[in-house]
Amino acid sequence: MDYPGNLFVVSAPSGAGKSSLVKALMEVDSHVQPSVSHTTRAPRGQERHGREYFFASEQEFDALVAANGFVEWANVHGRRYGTSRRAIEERIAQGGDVVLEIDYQGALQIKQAFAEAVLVFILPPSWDELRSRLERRGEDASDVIEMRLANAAQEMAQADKFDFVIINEVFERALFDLKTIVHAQRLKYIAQRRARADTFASLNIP
Ligand SMILES: Nc1nc2c(ncn2[C@@H]2O[C@H](COP(=O)(O)OP(=O)(O)O)[C@@H](O)[C@H]2O)c(=O)[nH]1
Ligand SMILES: Nc1ncnc2c1ncn2[C@@H]1O[C@H](COP(=O)(O)OP(=O)(O)O)[C@@H](O)[C@H]1O
Repeated sequence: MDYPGNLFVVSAPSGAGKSSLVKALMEVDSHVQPSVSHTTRAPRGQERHGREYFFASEQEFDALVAANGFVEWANVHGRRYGTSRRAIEERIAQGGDVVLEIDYQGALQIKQAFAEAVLVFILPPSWDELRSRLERRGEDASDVIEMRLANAAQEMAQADKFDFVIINEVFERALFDLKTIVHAQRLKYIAQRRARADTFASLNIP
């Protein structure tokens, strides 16, 4: 289906900086809204139910899967995460833009459901920097950090399936790249609509 709004998907290994980049994008671009996912993982210190995530029990998550409530869901780092179908379809049907911060498995499912979705993968500048960002963030226990680093290699191997790759070394530079991708997609969409309108006009349909 052809929606008037744009759908952007941002994926990255844990600690590469996707949440920081998406948050900064939304501060300067009020037309893009996030989708709040459901997860079975426990909340971190400052996280609030309904803001970063809807925190769900295994049973609540099962019920949403059974009700076809997710447009995609996946197991990530031993927990389940899913994107609500209704929330994103309503917004892009109304012409709004939505950004999803989800893992590569979810991103590839989204591309199947929404062929026009723009997939962006964020890479850290190095392994050492990825580790030190996870440690500096100070939100995860050391065994959780080790598991996330162990999963990072497999996740990064998926980057070539994405439309764009951004290396998040200097934050402002990476943010500029992300803003440019969003802007270019909007221009592309406008150009496509105009081309379609011109085609219809040239057919001289009364
Ligand atoms: N497939 C899928 N992945 C998600 C969703 N929400 C979050 N994730 C991914 O789950 C992973 C873990 O997220 P989180 O626990 O918040 O840790 P963080 O990436 O270190 O901030 C990340 O790769 C997220 O992008 C979702 O709705 N669907
Ligand atoms: N370009 C950058 N340079 C240095 N630190 C960064 C950069 N981008 C993000 N960070 C920091 O790295 C940590 C992980 O970033 P975060 O956005 O939480 O990553 P993710 O959402 O991908 O797990 C945070 O403490 C964040 O402030």
